[in-house]
Amino acid sequence: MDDVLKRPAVLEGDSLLARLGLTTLDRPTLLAACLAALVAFTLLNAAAAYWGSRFLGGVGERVTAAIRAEVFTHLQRLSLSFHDRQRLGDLLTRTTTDVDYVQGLLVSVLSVLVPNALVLGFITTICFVVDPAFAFIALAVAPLLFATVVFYRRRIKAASRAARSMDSDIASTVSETFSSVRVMQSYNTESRHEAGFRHRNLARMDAGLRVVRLQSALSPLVDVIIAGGTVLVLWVGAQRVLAGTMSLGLMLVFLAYLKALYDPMKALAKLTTIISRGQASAERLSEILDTAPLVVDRPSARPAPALTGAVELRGVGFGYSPDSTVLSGIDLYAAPGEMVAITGPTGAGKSSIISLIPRLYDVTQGAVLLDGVDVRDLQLATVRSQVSLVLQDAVLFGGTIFDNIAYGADGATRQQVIAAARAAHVDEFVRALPLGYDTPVAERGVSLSGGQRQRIAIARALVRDTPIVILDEPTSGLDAISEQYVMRGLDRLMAGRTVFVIAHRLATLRRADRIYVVDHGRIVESGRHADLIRAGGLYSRLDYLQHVTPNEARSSLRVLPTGREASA
Ligand SMILES: Nc1ncnc2c1ncn2[C@@H]1O[C@H](COP(=O)(O)OP(=O)(O)OP(=O)(O)O)[C@@H](O)[C@H]1O
Repeated sequence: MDDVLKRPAVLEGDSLLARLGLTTLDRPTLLAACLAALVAFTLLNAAAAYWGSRFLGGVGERVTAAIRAEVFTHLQRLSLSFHDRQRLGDLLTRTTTDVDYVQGLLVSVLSVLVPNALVLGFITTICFVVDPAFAFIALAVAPLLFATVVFYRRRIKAASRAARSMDSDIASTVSETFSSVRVMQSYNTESRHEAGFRHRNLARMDAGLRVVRLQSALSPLVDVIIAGGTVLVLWVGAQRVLAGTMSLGLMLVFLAYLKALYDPMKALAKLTTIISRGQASAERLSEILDTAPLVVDRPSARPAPALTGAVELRGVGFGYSPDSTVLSGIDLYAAPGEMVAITGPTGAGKSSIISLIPRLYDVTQGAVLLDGVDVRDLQLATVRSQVSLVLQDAVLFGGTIFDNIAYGADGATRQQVIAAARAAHVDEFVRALPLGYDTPVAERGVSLSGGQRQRIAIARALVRDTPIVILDEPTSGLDAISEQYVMRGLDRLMAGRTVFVIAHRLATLRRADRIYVVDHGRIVESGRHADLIRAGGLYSRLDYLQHVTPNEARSSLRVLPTGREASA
């Protein structure tokens, strides 16, 4: 300004141009050089901005994909005891939107915070070099700005966390409602679900509004504080120009620097919302990543050999939480190839017992032994690959019928899958479908009947060809004809394997090599059907319930030692 525009030119000895050795240039050349430099810097800046944004955006996407994969993988590894306490919607929001917010945080840290912090440092240095006193005045607002940002950051983070947890609540409500849409519609309870949803939705809106209020207050507040700084600089600058202690050019340049100084400050202060929200989400993700799986391989665990199928529970105690006892003193044995039935009143602990065999949970006392070796001394994956589970309600996944049968057996050939399907009586109904085994199954298998789903589940277990098979009331929800088919499939599945079956049906119990009767988390009787009937204990009373009318059954419930409804 001073060197080009001021008349007469004042090319002072210590001016920037003098230091650069440019004092010999005439004014038009100097002007042209300055403008050329301006254009060159703008182009350089544009190129840097383009590559910077491409690079940082790419880094953001890659890091986010890595975080999402890490969270998903970790969630899969977490033990059932963790998942028992979780709501699906919460896990959904954490793996999707929370990861997105962390991406927002990362990208803004890289693309806004880092460059602006650098610019800020650079301009501050220049200001101090040009005029230290003036620089101090310009930075006078910085502490106030800092205090404001700190004040709001804490509040926005807390509010964002609350909003995120309500997002989880909403997602859980949606997933629970629509996974039970049949029950809801048939019980005509839509309005109840709607009211619950509306309540949560409003709570989420309130939490969101709180974030908006804080965010809305912060931005203008930052502008006002910064305007205060500008006023201060103008005031002092004008006084100094009038007093002749500062050139007008220097003051104008200082005002330009001031903009360059305040713009990054503004950008950083306004980043508070994105950073606070991202931090809240990052904390939610680290809660998952910091949770260690409870059921893990011991360092000394060795791969399980091919098991013969001898299973023993020796003095087993178990609870789902440290302060609960669900099973105690369980002693149970199955020789290779034996069929062992577990029966007893509802809530007695039958499902808990069988879940200990593939080590879905760890015992709290005693041990589960496979072929005489503590299951905790064997590598988890090698144990689970030798145990197949067929549950009461078959779970199917999105994919074709073929995929669903081959689900647990990596590398199963088409012939193996079809052979298993034949044995499990899946082939009969699959052949009638236009696409056969390539028929897509809707999510959770809703397009198939209960019996068909169960037969697919049996075929899935057959393909795995494991020495140990666990059946949790596999025919309980089926009609007589479906049950016949499923039973025939089960016969194939059980042949030559060690089978644990939770059963209440006489037909199954009669066939068992041994029946364990569980009550209140203890084994109260064991033996063959005929022996147990003869013994006249709980089993005989449970069995009796299967032959009486509902009224008689109801009155007999009162004489059950458990005092609870018998699952029969
Ligand atoms: N995941 C879990 N977390 C906490 N407690 C559980 C869990 N699963 C079962 N329980 C509790 O453990 C006890 C035994 O349950 P379990 O499911 O083993 O009984 P069950 O005999 O299989 O019952 P049912 O015949 O009704 O299926 C019950 O009191 C039950 O409330």
